[in-house]
Amino acid sequence: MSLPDFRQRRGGKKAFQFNMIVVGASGLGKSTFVNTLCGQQVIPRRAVDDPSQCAIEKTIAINPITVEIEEDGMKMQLTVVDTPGFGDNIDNSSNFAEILGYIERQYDDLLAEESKIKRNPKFNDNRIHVLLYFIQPTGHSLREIDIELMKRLSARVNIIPCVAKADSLTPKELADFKKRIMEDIRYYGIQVYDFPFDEEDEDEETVEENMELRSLLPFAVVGSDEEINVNGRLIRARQYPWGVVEVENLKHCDFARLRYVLLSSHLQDLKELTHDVLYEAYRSEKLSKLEGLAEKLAALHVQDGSY
Ligand SMILES: Nc1nc2c(ncn2[C@@H]2O[C@H](COP(=O)(O)OP(=O)(O)OP(=O)(O)O)[C@@H](O)[C@H]2O)c(=O)[nH]1
Repeated sequence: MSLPDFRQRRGGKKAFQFNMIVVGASGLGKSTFVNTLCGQQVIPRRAVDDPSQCAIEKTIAINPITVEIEEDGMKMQLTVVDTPGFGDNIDNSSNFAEILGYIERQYDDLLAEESKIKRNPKFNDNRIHVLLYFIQPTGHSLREIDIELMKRLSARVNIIPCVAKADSLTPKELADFKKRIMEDIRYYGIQVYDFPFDEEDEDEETVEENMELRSLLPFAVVGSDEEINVNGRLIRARQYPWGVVEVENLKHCDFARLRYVLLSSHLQDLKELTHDVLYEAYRSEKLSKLEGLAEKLAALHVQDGSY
């Protein structure tokens, strides 16, 4: 279901909300991507030009930003959580824990809200609907750190893998790199969002669209903060001495397809999977743990005769 269909069904009362997080090594263009996606400078540029700062260990600063954007003529509230600086430290375990902790905290908040006798009608559901995982355009294969992090996160969030700065690879290198990444993803059993569909229930068009999107994984992303004049038209692009890489040109990268997936075609599916599968699994894990604890406590009380 597309965004307008969905808005129509909801009566278009509340601004539609979508929450995403961008994760990946420092300098891969995450902030630039977010600015490109929102069509405005929502994340300011970080000053990293001082070489003396390079050796200083940076802690990850999780940074949620909410913007109102218009998609298909509809206003929507988009929250993007940027994770600047990830991968700068030799030991990334605290960074991993922080990202996972952030995602789980949003589940905990909703769980706490749901258990209240009187619920807050203004409660903000900040659960993350999709995580864009930025992969360094090495042209080789997935790094250990990517495998480990995606594996740990995939039980909690829909992951869409992306090749960052895709303009640094030739078309052949990019195609081979994409193939190797997907082989690694399958080999290591990493669950990514792969445009699931039920061939029996879906119409032919939906099946075809999902198969095509699946074949694009991981999405090749190019971002730019600049608009360049190309044949009299101002377009978001990156200017090089040999030519221009157009962000929205499907021959140059998959940005436009990814944008459509996130803000229109698959937004509802990502939200439903988050609620029905990922949150539900988290909720039952958490509640069974609490139940187990309560049973143990009760057994202890029986033993010492206090019951
Ligand atoms: N070639 C190329 N460069 C890019 C692209 N996107 C961003 N850059 C450049 O890469 C540098 C880092 O971009 P950022 O957006 O700050 O990267 P980041 O991942 O947010 O970095 P951290 O905040 O350190 O995590 C900037 O100089 C950008 O202009 C891209 O698609 N292709």
